[in-house]
Amino acid sequence: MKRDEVRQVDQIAIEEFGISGVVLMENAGRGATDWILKKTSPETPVGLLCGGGNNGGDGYVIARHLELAGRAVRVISMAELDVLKGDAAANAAIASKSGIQIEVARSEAELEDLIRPSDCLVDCLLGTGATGEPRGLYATAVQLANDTPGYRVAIDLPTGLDCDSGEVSETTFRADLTLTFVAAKAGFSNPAAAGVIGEVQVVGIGAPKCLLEQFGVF
Ligand SMILES: NC(=O)C1=CN([C@@H]2O[C@H](COP(=O)(O)OP(=O)(O)OC[C@H]3O[C@@H](n4cnc5c(N)ncnc54)[C@H](OP(=O)(O)O)[C@@H]3O)[C@@H](O)[C@H]2O)[C@@H](O)CC1
Ligand SMILES: [K+]
Repeated sequence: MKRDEVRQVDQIAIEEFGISGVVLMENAGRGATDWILKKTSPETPVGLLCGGGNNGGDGYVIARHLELAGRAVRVISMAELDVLKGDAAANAAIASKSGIQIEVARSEAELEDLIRPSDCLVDCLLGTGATGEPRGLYATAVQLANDTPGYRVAIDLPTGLDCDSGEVSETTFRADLTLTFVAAKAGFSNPAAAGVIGEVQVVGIGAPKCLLEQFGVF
């Protein structure tokens, strides 16, 4: 599925069917959590790298559900929480009020301290809203994450991978597992993507069957 199509599914589900974005994000994050729990041992602490958009918003949902399942979690955010918008802001606020550990990385040195000691890292940096190669701290976060020996999970798609073409930029998160929403992204079938997507599992977000059929998903 192409970037514009999957974004249309979200938009139509929200605007025409009246499913609120925060519900779709909850379904996305909860479904992704189930896979993370399935694929990692119960003792594994999880670090969530959260960007400033809705891909980051998924991370705050995942952090909450992992904590409920008994996991040690911490969020490493690329953005101050007060600049987040919409559904991402709502879920970051819930996580913050819940006492989930959230650390904002403001420099490369801070990122290095925060990312190094991680057994499992989840890439919620950039999703279908990414434009071009990861920039600034996002690029540093990807590089540091790729240098850690832990298990790496990408949410929706690995940061740095072009959703439509499957072109891999120089700085691309190398996932062991990609949990992608609604349907596999078009770019995943490019052989170049094989080295960064790892195992792919599709996670539903609760968009209605008749809507998915319009996009050839069902
Ligand atoms: N309800 C829904 O819609 C649902 C959405 N869902 C989730 O939302 C995701 C899409 O979210 P999204 O549209 O907010 O975009 P997203 O990928 O988070 O990035 C935007 C941010 O990144 C930044 N930025 C961009 N490029 C950059 C770069 N190269 N390097 C660095 N920064 C860059 C840009 O900042 P700017 O540059 O504009 O200041 C902006 O802050 C989707 O993949 C899925 O995971 C699910 O929960 C299901 C329900
Ligand atoms: K991602």
